[in-house]
Formats: sequence, C-alpha cells, structure tokens
Amino acid sequence: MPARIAVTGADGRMGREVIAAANDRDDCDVALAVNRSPVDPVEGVAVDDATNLPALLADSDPDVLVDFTGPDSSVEYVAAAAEAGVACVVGTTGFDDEQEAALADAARTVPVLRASNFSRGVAALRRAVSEAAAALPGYDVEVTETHHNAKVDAPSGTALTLLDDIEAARPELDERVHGREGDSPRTDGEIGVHARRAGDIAGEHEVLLAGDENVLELTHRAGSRRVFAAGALDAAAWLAGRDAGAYDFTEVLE
Ligand SMILES: NC(=O)C1=CN([C@@H]2O[C@H](COP(=O)(O)OP(=O)(O)OC[C@H]3O[C@@H](n4cnc5c(N)ncnc54)[C@H](OP(=O)(O)O)[C@@H]3O)[C@@H](O)[C@H]2O)C=CC1
Ligand SMILES: O=C(O)C1=N[C@H](C(=O)O)C[C@H](O)C1
Repeated sequence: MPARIAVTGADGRMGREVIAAANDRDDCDVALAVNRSPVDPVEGVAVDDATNLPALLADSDPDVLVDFTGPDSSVEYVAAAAEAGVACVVGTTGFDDEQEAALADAARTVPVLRASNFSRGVAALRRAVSEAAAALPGYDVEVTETHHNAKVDAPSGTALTLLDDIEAARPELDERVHGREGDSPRTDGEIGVHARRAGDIAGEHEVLLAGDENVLELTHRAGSRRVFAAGALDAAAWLAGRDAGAYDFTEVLE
C-alpha cells in the first residue's frame, strides 16, 4: 500500500518538488496538500487553506505529513499532526531551542523524522567528514555553505549538522566563528563558518580540513531540489506505520 502523504507549504519550492516527485512514485500518494496563501492546483493536486489543517487531517486521514515550510508553521503543523495521530517528516530548518523542544514533544505522540538535508550525498558527506575530522587531529576546519538568494536561515541547517558532526569527532573545536573581519587570526578551538547566498543554487556544502602542507576538501553539490524531495519521500514511505518517537534520515538509509 502506498503511504498517503499530506504536503504542507504546497506552493513552496520544496512543496512543489515533493508533490511532483510523489506523482511519479508508486509508494506515495498525495492525500492532502495545503498552503498558507491561496494557490492554484500544484502538479494537478488541489491545494487547501492551511488554516484548516486540523479538520483536513481528520477528514483525509493521511499516514505521513511532509513539511518544508518555516519554523513557526512547522511547529504548528506538526502539533496538528500529533493531535490527529499522523506521522511527520520534517525538512524545515532554522528552529530555535523552544521550537526544537516542541518537535521533540510531538515525537512522544507520533513518529517524527527530521533531517536538515534529505540528499543521500549529504548523508555520505557526513560520514566522510566525521571520519576525516577524527583522522586529522590538529587540522584547522572551515565549513562553507552556498544557497539560492531567497534562503531565509543562515547558516544552513546542513552546515549546523556538519558542525555538530565535526565537534563530536573533535570536541576541542567548540568555537564557531561566523565570517571574519579585521584582525582575526585563528585561535585553537575555532571552526570557521561561511554562508554565501547567490542565484538559484540548490545547495552546496564544503568542509575544508587544513594542516601543514596537507589540505583535504570534502564537497557536496545538490544539482536540484529533486534529490531532497526523493529523500523526503523515501523517509515518508519508511516512516508510515512506525511507533511514536524521534527518527533520523540515517535510519532510512541503513
Ligand atoms: N531538509 C532538506 O533536505 C531541505 C530543507 N529545506 C528547508 O525547507 C524549508 C522551505 O524551503 P523552500 O521550499 O525553499 O521555501 P519556500 O519559501 O519556497 O516555501 C516555503 C513554504 O512554506 C510556507 N510558509 C513559510 N512560512 C510560513 C508560515 N509562517 N506560516 C505558514 N506557511 C509558511 C510558504 O507559504 P506561502 O506560499 O504562503 O509563502 C511556502 O509554501 C526551509 O526551512 C529550508 O531550509 C529546503 C530544501 C531541502
Ligand atoms: O533552503 C534550502 O534551499 C536548503 N535548506 C537546507 C539547509 O538549510 O541545509 C538543505 C539544503 O541545503 C537546501
């Protein structure tokens, strides 16, 4: 049986990709699509008013809600899904601590799977970065992310995940320095973090590890948002019917 999904932010860049990708797959059907602003059908799917999400979830009874919106709406939609007993795949980034706690709370009631990046390439990048950081003690590490000019949050959720991975492998690197200006020689414990915004770039992440006469660069480039939509739907198909709890995209790939 295909997983029946509810897509929030249906008119967003990612919402549209998710609906288009679901239309092309056998393991996911779009049962419901909502958007904050009124919008014409997306990829042949009618889009309802997101204000009515609780009632729409009760009526359409989807298996999994797939959310790529913004932090405030994501928390609101996940709470509505938890109330309705609907599992959640959350790709939204940029949450503050209080919003993180609200998502963790929802995971006590329904399965909630989150990833700052649903591309398989970034999952592989994370493993490579963890291994490289551990294998190169004493090396300086800098993270650079590049995204389209409409991205709201900086640094990207993926960059924050990579920074956590690096810090787990090299706990002494616990000072995140966001860009540099003026006199700013490197200090021990520093990880440089750089965010670039330009054009329609789907998403690029580079980790630079530099020692003396020895430099390693690990880079992922998303060619389009299709890779994120594919991963999110892989996650939705995997999550349907699971027990309540917090899940990670890496579990889908095992
Ligand atoms: N995990 C991953 O792999 C990926 C994550 N992302 C993340 O997904 C999120 C969305 O990205 P993207 O699709 O590019 O964004 P867009 O701006 O293109 O779309 C955002 C969508 O969310 C809706 N929305 C935004 N804020 C609110 C709000 N406060 N209340 C209700 N609806 C809201 C918008 O509605 P309206 O049409 O009314 O404006 C729109 O439908 C971002 O956090 C981004 O970082 C993106 C790509 C991959
Ligand atoms: O906003 C985006 O576009 C993206 N956001 C995610 C992030 O913040 O890391 C994932 C991807 O890089 C695209």
